[in-house]
Amino acid sequence: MSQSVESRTRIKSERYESGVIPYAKMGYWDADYVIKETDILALFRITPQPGVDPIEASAAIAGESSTATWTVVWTDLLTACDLYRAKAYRVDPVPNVADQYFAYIAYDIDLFEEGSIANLTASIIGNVFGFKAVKALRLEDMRMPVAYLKTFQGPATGLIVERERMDKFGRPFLGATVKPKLGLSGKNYGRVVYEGLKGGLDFLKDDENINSQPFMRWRERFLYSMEGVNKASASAGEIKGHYLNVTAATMEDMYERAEFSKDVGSIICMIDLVIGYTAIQSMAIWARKHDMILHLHRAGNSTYSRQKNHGMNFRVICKWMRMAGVDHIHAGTVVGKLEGDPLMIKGFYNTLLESDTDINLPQGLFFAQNWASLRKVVPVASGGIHAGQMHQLLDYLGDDVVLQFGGGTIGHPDGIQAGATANRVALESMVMARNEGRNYVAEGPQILRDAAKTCGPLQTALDLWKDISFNYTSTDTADFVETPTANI
Ligand SMILES: O=C(COP(=O)(O)O)[C@H](O)[C@H](O)COP(=O)(O)O
Ligand SMILES: [Mg+2]
Repeated sequence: MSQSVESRTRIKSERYESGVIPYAKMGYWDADYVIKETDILALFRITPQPGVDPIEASAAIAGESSTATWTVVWTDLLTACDLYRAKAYRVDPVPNVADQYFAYIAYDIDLFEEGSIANLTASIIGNVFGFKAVKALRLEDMRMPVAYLKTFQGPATGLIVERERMDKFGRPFLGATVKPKLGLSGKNYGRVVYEGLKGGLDFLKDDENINSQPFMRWRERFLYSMEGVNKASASAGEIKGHYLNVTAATMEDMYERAEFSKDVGSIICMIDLVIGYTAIQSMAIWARKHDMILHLHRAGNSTYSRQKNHGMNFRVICKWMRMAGVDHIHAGTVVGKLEGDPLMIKGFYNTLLESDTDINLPQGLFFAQNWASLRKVVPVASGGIHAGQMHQLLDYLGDDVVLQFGGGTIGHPDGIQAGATANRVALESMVMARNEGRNYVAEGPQILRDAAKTCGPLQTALDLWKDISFNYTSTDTADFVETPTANI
């Protein structure tokens, strides 16, 4: 006997009333939520539409980035939905800005597939950034639990092993990007590589947009670059390298190029961020398997990381890239031509290099993070830097960095070798002054002038670039001047 629709019974509670009910009421807001050690945490900067309650906006973000849709679905009852719902548990107004809020959201670890950045990002930055209820949204930071980190390989080589392989310690690595970025033939390209390395650099590198264009196919570049590397290494008695960019249209092409780079004796190859998270993870696994160092150029990142109210902070990319397994990543210079506030950059560097970081709000680190023994990624400082800034670079960025001067090497009036020598001498004299206990930041310009007395190329570099700097207001700056001592 069939029942009439009216007399059927079903589980009834306020939550399962059909229709549209607020996300906060659906269980995506829980002010009393107790964070589990295994939870993945995210901090979003939310700019709600006028009239939208910030708590509801935060709950909506939690909902849409985990299990919810816009209406109640009874099929929730077939799942462990109380566990799987992400919980917004805290909302704070952003200091000194009207209508922006920091929303903290916790996600159960079982919402994510092990070892997959693609799966993590499909939730965390999947649909939510297009939500009509928020005017703008920015992912500021994440806390990855140790249990989850253990499912990622991490850097293929890591800073410590890279230093051992290179046999270079106690100073930043020195590099340069071949310029012009596009147009050189293989033969001339190889000459630039040779000259730079011969002049004293550790690395030359391909630029982000050199792949396999009509004027120089990738094999020609690889062969001539390695000729330059081998000749310069043999004459210097030092290990040197050139980052061969294996970025290509397909994974098959990238593997082919990477294999060839290894076959011709390169110790390092390179990819661009634009190849995507899955391709990056594949290349990192390849690099570990073949004992190659893997350099990542963050090409494209500023399309989503630069504006303060929308997109995602670069520190989140740093976290994902450490998990994905690259060995190098461009992370800012402070003093150069591209975006970079000193405190923000310190936060990026610490994220890449430390085993454990505490909350540090002036550096934009909203969560304490234990890195579960994932190796250290070497930050790369590149973009509009020159020898005259060496004291500032050493002060802001420390030893564990690759300093890369493209224009600041190749643009030297006496030639590429002279440009490289100027940088090597500037660096070594600054490191020596620091190690002798001198106030090298204050005395920096004098230290460089003194070194230039016995190094013509450095004198020329100082005369040419003088105190060129790029003083523009940063778009991405900290909201806090200090970390409150109260529990956060
Ligand atoms: O080609 C260069 C630098 O050339 P140059 O040294 O001549 O300025 C790099 O692509 C940028 O540094 C990338 O920027 P970022 O490192 O910020 O991602
Ligand atoms: Mg470039």
